[in-house]
Amino acid sequence: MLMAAVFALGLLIQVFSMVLDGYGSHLVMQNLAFHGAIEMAGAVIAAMVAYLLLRLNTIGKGSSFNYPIAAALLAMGGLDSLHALMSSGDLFVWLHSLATGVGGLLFALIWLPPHVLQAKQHHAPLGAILLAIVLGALSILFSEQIPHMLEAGRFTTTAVTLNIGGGLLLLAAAAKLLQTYRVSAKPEDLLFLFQCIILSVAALTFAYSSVWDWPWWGWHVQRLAGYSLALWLIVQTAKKIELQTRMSNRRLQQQIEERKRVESQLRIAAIAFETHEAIMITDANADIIRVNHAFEVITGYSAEEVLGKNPRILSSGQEEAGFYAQMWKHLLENGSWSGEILDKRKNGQIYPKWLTITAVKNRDGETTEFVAIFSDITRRKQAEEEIFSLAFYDALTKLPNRRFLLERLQQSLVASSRNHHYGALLFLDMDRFKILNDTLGHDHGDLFLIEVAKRMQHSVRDMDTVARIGGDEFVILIEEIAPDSHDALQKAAMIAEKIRLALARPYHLNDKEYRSSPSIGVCLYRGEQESVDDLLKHADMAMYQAKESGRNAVRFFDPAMQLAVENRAALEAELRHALPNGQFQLYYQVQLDSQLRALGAEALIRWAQPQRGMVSPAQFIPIAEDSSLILEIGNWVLETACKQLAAWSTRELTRDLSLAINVSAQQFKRQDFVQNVSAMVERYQISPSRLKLELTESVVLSDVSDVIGKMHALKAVGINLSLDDFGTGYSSLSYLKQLPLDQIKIDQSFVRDITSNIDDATMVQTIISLANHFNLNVIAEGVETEEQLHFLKQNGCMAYQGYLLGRPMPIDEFETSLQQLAAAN
Ligand SMILES: Nc1nc2c(ncn2[C@@H]2O[C@H](COP(=O)(O)O[C@H]3[C@@H](O)[C@H](n4cnc5c(=O)[nH]c(N)nc54)O[C@@H]3COP(=O)(O)O)[C@@H](O)[C@H]2O)c(=O)[nH]1
Repeated sequence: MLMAAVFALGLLIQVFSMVLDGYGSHLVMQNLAFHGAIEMAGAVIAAMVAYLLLRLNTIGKGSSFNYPIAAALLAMGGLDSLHALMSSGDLFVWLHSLATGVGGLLFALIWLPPHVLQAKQHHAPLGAILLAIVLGALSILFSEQIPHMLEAGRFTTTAVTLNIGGGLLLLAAAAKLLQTYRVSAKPEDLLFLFQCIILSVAALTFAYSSVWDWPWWGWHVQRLAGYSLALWLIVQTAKKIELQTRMSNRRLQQQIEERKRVESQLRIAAIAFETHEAIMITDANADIIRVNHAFEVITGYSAEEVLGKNPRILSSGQEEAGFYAQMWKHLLENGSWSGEILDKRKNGQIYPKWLTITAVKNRDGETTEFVAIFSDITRRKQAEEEIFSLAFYDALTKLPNRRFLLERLQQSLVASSRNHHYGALLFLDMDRFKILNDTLGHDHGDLFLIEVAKRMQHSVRDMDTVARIGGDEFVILIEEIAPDSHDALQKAAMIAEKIRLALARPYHLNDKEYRSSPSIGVCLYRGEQESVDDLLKHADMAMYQAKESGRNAVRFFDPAMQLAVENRAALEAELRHALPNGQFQLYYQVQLDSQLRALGAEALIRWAQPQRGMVSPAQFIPIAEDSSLILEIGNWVLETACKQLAAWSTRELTRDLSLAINVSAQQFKRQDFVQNVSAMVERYQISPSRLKLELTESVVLSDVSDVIGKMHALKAVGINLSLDDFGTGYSSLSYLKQLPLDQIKIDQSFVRDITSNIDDATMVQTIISLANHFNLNVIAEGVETEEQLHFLKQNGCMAYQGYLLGRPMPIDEFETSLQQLAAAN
C-alpha cells in the first residue's frame, strides 16, 4: 500500500510538474548545487540499499535477486554521482542517461536463466562499480566524442532513446519481479518491483522534459523518493530480520542450555544409578531391563544373568501367601510400594531388604517401566535386634527386663479393659540368695538365677511373661486368667503354688547341691483401674507378707484392700465428670447464736452421682485432694457460696447471714488464692465479712509463715476466718496467738460425749476459755442433743451447729427453715 502510494505520489508530481511547466515556465529553477545535492543523496541511498541487500544476502534474506539489483543500484548511483558533479551540458545529460540505461540493463539481467545468474551473480556488484567507473572515466576523458544530448535546451533523440530504453528494461525487470513475487511472496521482491516501476516511469516520462524544467525536477524528486522508500523498507526488513535472528539466536541459546541441562541430568542420573543402593528397572511386563552394580553385589547375580528375566528369581519363597498379590495391587493402585521383604541371593542365602518400587508412567498415564530400589538391611536388623535385646532383656537370664515388663503390663491392662478378664501379677524373691552369693560366689549365684529363670519359664504358658527386674527379683505376668474374680483367684493361686514348688526343688550348681525357695506375692488386676506402678507395688507388698510369714510362701494382696483400691480408682474416674456434668450441689447447715437466732450457715458440698446416689464428701473430698480436682471443686464451692450471699443480700431475712465454706490445704496453698477470693467477692458485690473461710489445722500448720501472710491478706480484704476441727490436731498455742482468726470451731468428736465423758467436757471447757482468752468467737459443731446444747450454753459457748438445730439441706429447704425459725423467735 505504502509503495503504491509513493508511486502514485511520484506520478502526481510528474503530471503536476508538466502542468506547472505548461502554465508557468517563468518559474523554472536552474540551481546546479541543489540538483547535485539531490543526485548525490539519491546515489548514496542507492548505495546503502545495495549494501543492505548484499548484507541480507549473506543470511539468505532480501530479494530473490539481491546481486543483480545491488549491481544495478550501484552502477546507477555511481554514474548519477558523476552526473551530479558535472555542469549542465551534453556530458551532464549523457552521464544521467547512461545511468538510466546501464541501470535498466543491469536490472533486466534478472531475466537470465537461473543457472547462469547464480554462477556469475556474486561478481555483479563489483563489476557494476567498475563499469560505472570505466564508463564515467571514458565519458569524461572523451567528452568531445560523446553524442549530442541537448539541442536548444531540449533532449536529443539519443538522450530520449537511452532513457526510454532504460525505462523499458526496468519495466521488463518489474515484470520478472512480479512473476517471481507470485511464487516467492517475498515483500522485498514486491519492493523492487515497485522500485523498477517508479524508475521506469521516471525514465519514460523523461522524454517529455528538458533540462531545468519542472517535469525534469519532478523526475529527480520521484527517483529520490523511490530510492528513499526502498531504503526505508529495506531497513525495516533488515530490522525485522535482525529481530528474528535475535529471537532465533535466543531460541538456539535456550536449546543449547536445555541440551546442556538434559546432558547434566543424564550425567547425574548415570551417577545416581550407580549408587550403593541396588536399582532394578523392569519394563511394563516386569521383565528386567537394567540393573546397577549394587544390584549385582547384593544379589550375587550379574546383569547378564538377570536381564530379560522376571524379578521373581530373587524371591525367597518365605513371604506369606498373598503377599505379592497385595504388593502388586497396592503398586498398581497407588503408583508405588515400600516395605520390608525377605529375598534370596544367588548363593541361596536369605536376607532382609528394604524395597521401594515405583511405576513410571508416560504422558497418557500408562505404566512404561517399574523402578525398584532396595538395600540389604541385614546389618541394620541385627543392630536393631541387639539394641532391642540390650534395652529389653536381661543379659544373664535372657529374660525380659523391667522395662519390657512394664510395657507388656500396660498393654495387658488395656487388653483386659476390653476383654474384661482378670490377669495376675506374681512378684517373686528367692529366699537366702544373698547367702548363696556370699558363700558360693557370684558364678554360682549366676548359675542359680539362670536355673530359676528356666524353671519359671517351664511353669507358665508361652504367652505369659517371666521377667527379671532386679538381683533375685522376678515378676511373672499371667494374662487373661478368667472373667470371674473367684476363678481368677483360684487359678492364680494354683499357678503360684506350682511355681513355688518348682523353685523349691534342690539346685545342682557345679555339682554342689543348693536349696532355696521363693516368696511369692500375687495381685489380680482387671482393666486399667490401677496403674502399672500400683500393681507392682501391690504384688511387692504381698511378697513381703509372704516373706514375713516365714518364706517359701504365696500371699495375695488383700482382696478387701484391693477392692477398696479399685473402688477408689473408679470413684476418681467418675469424679472427673462430676463438675462438667453439674452433679455437685451445695447444702446449707444453719449456725445459731446463744439465743438460737440464725447467724448464718456452713456450705457443705454434695455429689449426686447418677449410679451411686448421693456420695458423701467424706468419701470424695480426700480423693479430690489427692489429685488436682480439689482446686476446681473448691473454686466451684467458693463461687456458688458467693452467688448465694449476693442473693441473700437482697432480702431482709437473709441480709445479715454469714456463710462458711471449707477450704482444702491444696486450695489454700495456691499463690493466687487470696486474689481469687477477693476477685470473687468483687465480682458478686458481696460484703466480705459475710464470707467465712473454715481452715483446718492441717492447712494452718503446713507452712506457717506463708499461711499467716495469706490469712492477714484475707483479713485485709475483710474476710472472716474460722479454725475448723479445733482440738483434733496438734495446734500450738504460740501459733494460735499469731493467727488472725475470728473463730475457732470445737470439733464434733468432743461434743459427742460432752455429757458423759469428763475428759471431753474438760476439753470443751478449756477450748471455750482459750477462745475467750484470745478474744475469739467459738462455735461448737455436732450438737445433737438438748443436753449437749445446755452444757455448751452454760460454759459460755457462743454459737452452735448440729443436727439438733438443723441438718445440712438444699437451699430451698434451708430458706424455709429460716422463715420458721424467725417466726418462732
Ligand atoms: N474442702 C471441702 N470440704 C468439704 C466441703 N463440704 C464438706 N466438706 C468436708 O467433708 C467432710 C464431710 O462433710 P459432711 O458429710 O457434709 O459432714 C458435715 C456435716 O454434715 C457434719 N455434721 C454437722 N452436724 C452434725 C451432727 O450433729 N452430727 C454429725 N454426726 N455430723 C454432723 O459434720 C461435717 C461438717 O464438718 P466441718 O466441715 O468440720 O464443719 C467434712 O470434713 C467437711 O469439712 C467442701 O465444700 N469443701
